[in-house]
Amino acid sequence: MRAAVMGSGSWGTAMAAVLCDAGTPTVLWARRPELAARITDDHVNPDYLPGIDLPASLSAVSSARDALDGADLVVCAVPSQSLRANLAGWRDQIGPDATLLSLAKGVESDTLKRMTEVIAEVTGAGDDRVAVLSGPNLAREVAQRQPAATVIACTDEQRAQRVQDACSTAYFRPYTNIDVIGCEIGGAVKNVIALACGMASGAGLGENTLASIITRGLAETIRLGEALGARAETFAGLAGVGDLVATCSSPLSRNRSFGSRLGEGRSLVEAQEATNGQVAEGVKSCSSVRALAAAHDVEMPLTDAVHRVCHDGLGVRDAIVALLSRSTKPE
Ligand SMILES: NC(=O)C1=CN([C@@H]2O[C@H](COP(=O)(O)OP(=O)(O)OC[C@H]3O[C@@H](n4cnc5c(N)ncnc54)[C@H](O)[C@@H]3O)[C@@H](O)[C@H]2O)C=CC1
Ligand SMILES: O=C(CO)COP(=O)(O)O
Repeated sequence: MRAAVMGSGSWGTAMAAVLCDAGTPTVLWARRPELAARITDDHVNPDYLPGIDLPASLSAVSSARDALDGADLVVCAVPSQSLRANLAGWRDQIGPDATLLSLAKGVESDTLKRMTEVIAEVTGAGDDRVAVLSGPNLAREVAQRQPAATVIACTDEQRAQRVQDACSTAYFRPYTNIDVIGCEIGGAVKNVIALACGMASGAGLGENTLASIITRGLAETIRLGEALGARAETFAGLAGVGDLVATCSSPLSRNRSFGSRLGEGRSLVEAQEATNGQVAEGVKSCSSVRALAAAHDVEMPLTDAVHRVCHDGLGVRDAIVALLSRSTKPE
């Protein structure tokens, strides 16, 4: 199998390194020629993974056509809200039986579609060719070759197994699953819950509050997932609670850090400026997840609170008061 990883932010670069370490010939696509040159010539990505040595076998190009030429596995590693526009430019160069693997964790703003739905719609690929990879995978730790597991979900289990083979290494252990919806909803909603954890932590609150947010965040994630046709068991796995715990607990998480800045009292603009060009997907997905939940009559109070803090000017302290003054109910 030959892989093209389309997007050289932190996760695209880290996954390209995993594929190389797994023995899969891999080309990384970077928008900027100067970044492609640094990756190919010096085996570093100083913008997104500073201080990390990339495999010598990894090369990068700035022409999408060159990257996609002959690729059996096309890894979509650009942020969620830009995936549709990027794919429209790539679609004619993607082979008729290539597997399309989504790394993005978000829900599209205007359409409320999951990333595999966007991929299938734009490329015309059947569901059996479209997969998602999701799990507790903070890019920097994976790029440092720290042990981690993940899930590759595809309705075609054999195709998921081929992707699993292409990215299994001594430190990276992918499991397969056929629950694409559950894996994607787990990945998208945990970013929103990580924002909530960051807000609480930035406001000086402790571990009881964080554990309560994580647990109730999981409950609302499962409610939405099941309403969309996901299996509840998926949320007990790596793409559910695994990713939720990693992201909500780690200072490496961009979503948690973003929320923490808001909790400290900084404005949305100030929090955005501090990201150094990195994406905190939950800031946009809190609104699309909230709208998706409303469309399916699912209650998601934490997601609603995060949306109101990010986009309606609600203060973090007021959001906490509003959450705790909701009517009591059984767990
Ligand atoms: N970084 C991580 O630890 C993980 C990230 N993800 C997901 O991977 C996806 C990609 O994020 P990262 O690699 O982390 O990105 P990043 O935040 O490290 O960097 C952003 C990347 O997106 C590119 N970009 C921005 N706008 C673009 C556009 N319109 N078209 C093409 N490229 C554009 C930038 O050039 C840069 O390469 C996100 O959905 C994220 O949630 C998933 C698992 C782990
Ligand atoms: O998805 C991630 C870890 O699995 C990365 O989370 P952040 O985007 O919040 O850094």
